[in-house]
Amino acid sequence: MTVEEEVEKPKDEECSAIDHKDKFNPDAYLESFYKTASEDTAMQIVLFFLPGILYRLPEKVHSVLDLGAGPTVYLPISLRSRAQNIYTSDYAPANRETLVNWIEKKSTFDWKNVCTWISNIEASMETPEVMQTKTRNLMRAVLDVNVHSSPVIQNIHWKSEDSITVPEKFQVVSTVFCLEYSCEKLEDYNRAVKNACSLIEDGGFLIQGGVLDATTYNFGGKTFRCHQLKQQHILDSLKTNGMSTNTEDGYKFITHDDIFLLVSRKL
Ligand SMILES: C[S@@+](CC[C@H](N)C(=O)[O-])C[C@H]1O[C@@H](n2cnc3c(N)ncnc32)[C@H](O)[C@@H]1O
Repeated sequence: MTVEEEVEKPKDEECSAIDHKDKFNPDAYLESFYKTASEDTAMQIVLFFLPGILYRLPEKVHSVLDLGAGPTVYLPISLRSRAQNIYTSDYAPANRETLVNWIEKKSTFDWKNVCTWISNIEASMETPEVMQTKTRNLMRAVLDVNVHSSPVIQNIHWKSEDSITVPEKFQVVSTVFCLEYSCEKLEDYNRAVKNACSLIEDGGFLIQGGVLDATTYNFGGKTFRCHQLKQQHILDSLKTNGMSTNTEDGYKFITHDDIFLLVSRKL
């Protein structure tokens, strides 16, 4: 072993779920998980299974909210051919700023690799440039949200035009790696699901993705604690909130390597 190898790596800073607000570094997150879609397994699984979940939505969806999008735009991009109006959101001011920068074409992160991965899975011929332009044209607002508050929407951070009004409910709410990461206890997870479901119109849809059984995740020198999610927690919380959990009612659950994606309908 060389002297360099003996030097211990500095320990990650331990952060609680609530620290997402001020300690989340959007650049470090994107570099760690989205630089190339093939680098991160969780991301690869989500992008691979996403089209199989999204095709269960109506061909045209009038409004979509990506809840807790972080600094990411892969969900709006994946929904560009169905959605007519897209709203995105996050709890951390730095993430909301990163989302606005992408909408305004000032992004420092290049989404090309992720777009190429999405278009390969969709078997579409659109270039990353066209995919992003189409999506940008559908973006209506970036919202300040907290899934532990009621109402969830705290503020409008950015909107495409002054005349835009933000709906109280959406036909589709998507939320990936957010609800179980926003808290550390089951009761708090249940509250987050309740609040997320309150944003869905009757007959509308929840697209939920996440990770089972994790207690932390880390990037950029920080480890964030999270709720250790079990499949039963997901089912119980959907049922409690009047969401479908049967195939006949439009429920589909896909899981691989503890990563899951689901679509559920508000009954
Ligand atoms: C692991 S990131 C997921 C980002 C993105 N959805 C993705 O798929 O990569 C977790 C996100 O949850 C957000 N979050 C944490 N607490 C939240 C809360 N109370 N309300 C809404 N979002 C929250 C964080 O700011 C962060 O952007």
